[in-house]
Amino acid sequence: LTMSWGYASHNGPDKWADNFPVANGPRQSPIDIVPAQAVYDSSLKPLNIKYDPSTSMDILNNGHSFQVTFADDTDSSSLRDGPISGVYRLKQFHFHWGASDDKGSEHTVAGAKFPAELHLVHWNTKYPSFGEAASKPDGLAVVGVFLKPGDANPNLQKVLDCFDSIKAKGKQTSFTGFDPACLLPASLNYWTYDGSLTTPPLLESVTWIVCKETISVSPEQMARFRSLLFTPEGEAECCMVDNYRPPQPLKGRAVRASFQ
Ligand SMILES: NS(=O)(=O)c1ccc(NC(=S)OCCc2ccsc2)cc1
Ligand SMILES: [Zn+2]
Repeated sequence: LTMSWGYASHNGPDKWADNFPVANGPRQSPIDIVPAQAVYDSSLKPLNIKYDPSTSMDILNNGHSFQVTFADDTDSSSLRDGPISGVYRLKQFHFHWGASDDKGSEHTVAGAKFPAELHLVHWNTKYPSFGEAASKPDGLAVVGVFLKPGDANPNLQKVLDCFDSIKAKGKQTSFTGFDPACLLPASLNYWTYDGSLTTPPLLESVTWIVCKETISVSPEQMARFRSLLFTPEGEAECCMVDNYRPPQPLKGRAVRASFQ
């Protein structure tokens, strides 16, 4: 059996290049965003995000994170404008987080780490499917939002409340009527750059859109994230924590800001 990738020392980010050589490619993600070096681009449009709660379908522990999956057979939940052209459909959102509040985000801001990071994954409808889009340089757009320790986030709580049904790898339960727009910060000012998936297959097809403003998460809510398991039922339990890839070399890429 081929060894499956993960976040442990034997199969984690430092080993991914063995099976996925693009790990050392020219446009890998995440990166450290240095605000002072980001270039304000007045031609960048505001993000145009329209999500339809009726497209949310289910929530799954996939052994790397948990994800909420959306029906993407119509444009009813999609992303337009910002740095992209055309219509990108929402496929899923998921998170990355740490074992403690001093780490967990994938992108960092002038070296600062956040306890967690939300990713809303969209694919370009000029291609027939996510799978097709995932191999194209303009195929995907991921909106990233940092979670900052503070007050409990009531919108996040709706997601955390179903964790008892998806504790182990492979567990899934229906999750309908959820509007992920409620997880976005008030301001949609963003940084943007050309990057990749941050997990294998690490495809270099992502236009990254990272929000400057954070959303809040309480210590109790972070504890709920850390109660999930990497492992399936019946195996020795391994807490799902530190499921983040560290920042990768910028290799000359420009990071643009939608704000001054
Ligand atoms: N962390 S991330 O947002 O960069 C991110 C997003 C999606 C994925 N992968 C997904 S949704 O894979 C679905 C299966 C697939 C099909 C073609 S390539 C992968 C991996 C990482
Ligand atoms: Zn992610």
